[in-house]
Amino acid sequence: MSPTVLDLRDVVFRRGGGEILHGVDLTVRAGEHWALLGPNGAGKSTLLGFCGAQVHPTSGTVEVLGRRLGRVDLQELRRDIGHVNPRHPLQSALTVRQVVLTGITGTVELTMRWTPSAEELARVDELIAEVGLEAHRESRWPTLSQGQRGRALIARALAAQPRLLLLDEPTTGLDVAAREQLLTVLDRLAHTAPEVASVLVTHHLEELPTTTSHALLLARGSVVAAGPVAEVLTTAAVTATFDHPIDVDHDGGRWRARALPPTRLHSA
Ligand SMILES: Nc1ncnc2c1ncn2[C@@H]1O[C@H](COP(=O)(O)OP(=O)(O)OP(=O)(O)O)[C@@H](O)[C@H]1O
Repeated sequence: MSPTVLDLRDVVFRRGGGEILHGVDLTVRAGEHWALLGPNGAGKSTLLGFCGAQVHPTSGTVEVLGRRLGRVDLQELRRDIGHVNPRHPLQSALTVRQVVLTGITGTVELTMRWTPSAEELARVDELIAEVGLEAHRESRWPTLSQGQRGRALIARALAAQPRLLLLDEPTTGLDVAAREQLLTVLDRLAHTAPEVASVLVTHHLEELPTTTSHALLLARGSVVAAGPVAEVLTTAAVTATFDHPIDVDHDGGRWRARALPPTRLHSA
């Protein structure tokens, strides 16, 4: 069996007088590609924060890459985790190549007095080609489209050769063509970096890469279903998660959700 990359047991998280997660279990192994799905406010981003060693649980245990939160230096752990955040807070007009290089230093801006090795530069250029941005290697961040930025951020997240890749709604704000290009990049990754595990947060089943192997449905801080994607993404489970009748289809590796008027669900 593949090594465990993430292991959350009975994770409870309280903030601001309320309980946000009510005892969540999640085990992710190398090479698995998980989707976290659920309505607004379900707790997806909070859960992703544990996967990324950003926060400690109120109770329960979180092991990331074999190391238990609370017993290790979080900063050190984060170096092995690639994080794709479409709201990347970059302030300066770096080139695509420079942005991808910041993945190696784990910073948002360029690091002073740091020169990449020839090997690092070659790896960065290879990643840029992998995400289809070869022609834009010297293009500056403000001139890039949202879709190009998304792909650059995937290359950046991979630059430090992580074992775990976290993607927080990576297709937000993309038009249909840019979304499809980004999903193709993620699908290819499953083949070019087969040992890397990933966890992707989304509200939309249509935004799942075909290589998604597992899914966790979260509603109001509790797990509705978790496991192999075809067992989890059923009409009944998705309907319960979103508290609305939703018909789920799977065709050619892609998922589709269609909201139904309440009376039509039973005849669908
Ligand atoms: N630090 C905090 N203090 C108080 N409440 C918080 C905190 N962080 C999150 N919450 C609340 O916890 C709930 C879950 O938030 P979270 O952002 O994890 O949900 P989500 O599923 O990612 O939502 P969305 O799909 O809207 O992004 C929300 O009701 C949110 O307001």
